Amino acid sequence: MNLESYIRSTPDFPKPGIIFRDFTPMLANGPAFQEMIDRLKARHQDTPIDVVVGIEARGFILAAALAYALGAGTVLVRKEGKLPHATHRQEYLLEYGSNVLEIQQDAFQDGQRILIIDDVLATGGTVAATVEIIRAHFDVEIREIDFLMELDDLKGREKLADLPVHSVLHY
Ligand SMILES: O=P(O)(O)OC[C@H]1O[C@H](OP(=O)(O)OP(=O)(O)O)[C@H](O)[C@@H]1O
Ligand SMILES: Nc1ncnc2[nH]cnc12
Repeated sequence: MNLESYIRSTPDFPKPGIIFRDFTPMLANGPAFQEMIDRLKARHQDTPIDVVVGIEARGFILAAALAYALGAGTVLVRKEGKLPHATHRQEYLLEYGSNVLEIQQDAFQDGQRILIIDDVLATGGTVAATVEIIRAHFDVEIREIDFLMELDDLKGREKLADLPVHSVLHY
């Protein structure tokens, strides 16, 4: 299946100069969504994953589906002010702005093997902040970071130099 045909590219959204890579057509198509999750699942068949970490908001969709497929748990990394109970916070820069991420202080148990997932790797600011907040506060093993789409020209993976990174599609 050509998964790329289910990505819609919209120029000048949400700001002039940005080509927005939108995976909602893939989500709306059952076989395409299933194929995407199955391809990601296949990467982790032989390497046990305890928790899949999803980054708000689009990453949640992928994290929940993949975690279910792997029999793993899901942890949410959210934008500021959305998570109840005690949290850790981390500021970061976006391709089109800046923001704050939070994670709950009891999100993981020591030694858990985790996978981080998001829909798009652009500048890498969001995922680098996610790695930073996790490494600063938790004793877990980051097994891999997966993306549906990677915007190669922005070189976001250079911010993740010491970690295994995999993207299903490249632009
Ligand atoms: O690599 P970066 O330059 O950091 O950009 C990638 C991030 O940007 C988008 O999220 P956005 O903040 O737009 O939030 P959303 O998922 O809530 O729409 C995307 O889903 C990634 O999380
Ligand atoms: N070009 C882009 N398309 C979709 N999501 C993004 N997040 C950051 N850059 C993006």
